Amino acid sequence: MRTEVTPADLSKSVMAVPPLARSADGAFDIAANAALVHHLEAGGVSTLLYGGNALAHHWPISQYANWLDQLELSCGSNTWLLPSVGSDGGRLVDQAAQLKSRKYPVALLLPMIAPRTEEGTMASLRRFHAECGVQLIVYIKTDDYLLPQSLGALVADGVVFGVKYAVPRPQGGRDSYLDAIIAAIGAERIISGFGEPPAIAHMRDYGLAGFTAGCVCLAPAISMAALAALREGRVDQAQSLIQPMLALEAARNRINEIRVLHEAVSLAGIAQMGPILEPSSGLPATERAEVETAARALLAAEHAFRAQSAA
Ligand SMILES: N[C@@H](CC=O)C(=O)O
Repeated sequence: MRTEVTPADLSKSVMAVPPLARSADGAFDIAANAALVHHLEAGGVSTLLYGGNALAHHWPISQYANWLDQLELSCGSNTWLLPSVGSDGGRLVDQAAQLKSRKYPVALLLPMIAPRTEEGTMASLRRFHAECGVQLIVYIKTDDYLLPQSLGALVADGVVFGVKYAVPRPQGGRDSYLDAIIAAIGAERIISGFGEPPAIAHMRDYGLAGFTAGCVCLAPAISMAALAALREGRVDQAQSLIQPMLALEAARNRINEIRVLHEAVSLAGIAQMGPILEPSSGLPATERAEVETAARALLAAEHAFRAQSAA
């Protein structure tokens, strides 16, 4: 696992957001998590974020550090592994104590929804960083979540590393909140935060550094090629590359993006993810059939893409 990173690393790989595999009894499944990590690394992905798709909000604090340590053992030495922290202030305090003796350079701050103030949030993030030395990527999913000038101050002080930006907007208009954050911290510290399709406009129109995604877990080589195309301004090629993802993305958008991804990785045969963490729950059989078709088609497209790239 990499222990030193710079903002330039945000654009070097898609930031994959994998589900977490557990065995039938709920224990961390070492082999299945490793199989998914190896599938991602074989497709060229070198940044892994255990966040929303792993339901990191619900990881027991008693298991938190142990599960991260096991994931670290599955990763190659060149892989940047990011844990998530929060989303409430109490978890931040407990996780700082657990991360203090470990070597993660950066963690994702899950969106805070519990009662808070701007001033109190800044104090809490500063305290977290002072306690464990880990920088934060702030996950912004709602408008005006933190003031751009607050983010600017936290970046200047080394507390915040960057932003994962995922505020949904109608197509066509300009996003003034995103523009203000770019003015405060620079586009090179911001990644698009909700999958491959929205990343196209975020990278083309705002110059964001890269993106996080879930479908990359099935099709890492395709997703990495889309990132490379976007970085080089080949937007039409990126659009065309992600076509095989759209059926699975549609199922994710219609049913639930986290639950569908969790089952899709199993149903495609990449690795058995086992029971999803409560209080989430698995898909009914009726929905599983649609997800299986889309997942298998996407994995087949990934294999065809890798074969074609190697030829
Ligand atoms: N939610 C997005 C990106 C992850 O953060 C996805 O799963 O595609």
